[in-house]
Amino acid sequence: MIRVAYLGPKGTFSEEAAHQFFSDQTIWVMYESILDVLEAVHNEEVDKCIVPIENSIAGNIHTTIDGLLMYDLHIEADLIFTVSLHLIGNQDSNMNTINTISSISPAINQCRDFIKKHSYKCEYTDSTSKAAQLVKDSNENNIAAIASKLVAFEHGLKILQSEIQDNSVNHTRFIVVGKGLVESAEQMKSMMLINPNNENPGVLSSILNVFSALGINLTWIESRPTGKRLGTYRFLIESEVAQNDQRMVKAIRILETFEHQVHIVGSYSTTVL
Ligand SMILES: O=C(O)C(=O)C[C@]1(C(=O)O)C=C[C@@H](O)C=C1
Repeated sequence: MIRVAYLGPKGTFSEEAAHQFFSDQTIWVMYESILDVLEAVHNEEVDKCIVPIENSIAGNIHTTIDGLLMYDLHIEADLIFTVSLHLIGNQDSNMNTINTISSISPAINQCRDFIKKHSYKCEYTDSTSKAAQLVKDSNENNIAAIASKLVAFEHGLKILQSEIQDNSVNHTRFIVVGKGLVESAEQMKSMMLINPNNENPGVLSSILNVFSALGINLTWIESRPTGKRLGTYRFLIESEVAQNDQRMVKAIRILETFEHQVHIVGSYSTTVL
């Protein structure tokens, strides 16, 4: 049986995604922060983990991206999960008693319009379910969590307002992460980490030109600071072409000829849950 880590406590969206993606024959291990989840794979406490990487409203989840790079881990799959966020309070609360909301930062960022409209004060937690637990433990009627319907039900909390995200269409992309690079025949995409060899004008455009010249469609790009000097970056680039595709092999060879460092962070295909 494989051991899979995800963000806890019980009732997170990560848990829902994990349970839908993996079979019942899995040993589940929960950790209290996204970074702890990734570290568990690095430390071999588990075989794989599942973590959110981007959301259609709030954008990229930098904790995940930085953890992925910090621990030199690899993406084995990605999955698209529909997220519905609700305002959840204690039984004696209502829309007039709430002045403070609590949740993990990506969930708060998905509900900016709603929060602004009500001038709520925000308190940050490490997960949506942790926020629901805090609301329950507080026993107060002025604080509500932004979390799932499932967690409201599990904690006996009340849904004060449903579907509070800024857009009714709301998707979070999760990645399945393991320690080593997995190669399989079904791979359709790949993620690369590129460290440019210089900071000359146009360096990113010259890297991107290699992909366009070879007809490789890119699906996602993120720049992260090198941490050494302001204004210096490394690029995470995802393409619609697998790592072992001849076009990709050629692209990497060309980039390395120009002394850019290319590291494959994963080769995988997408599942829509
Ligand atoms: O806190 C949770 O429930 C999570 O699984 C984390 C997370 C995230 O960080 O994006 C996952 C999906 C949703 O976008 C909101 C929260």
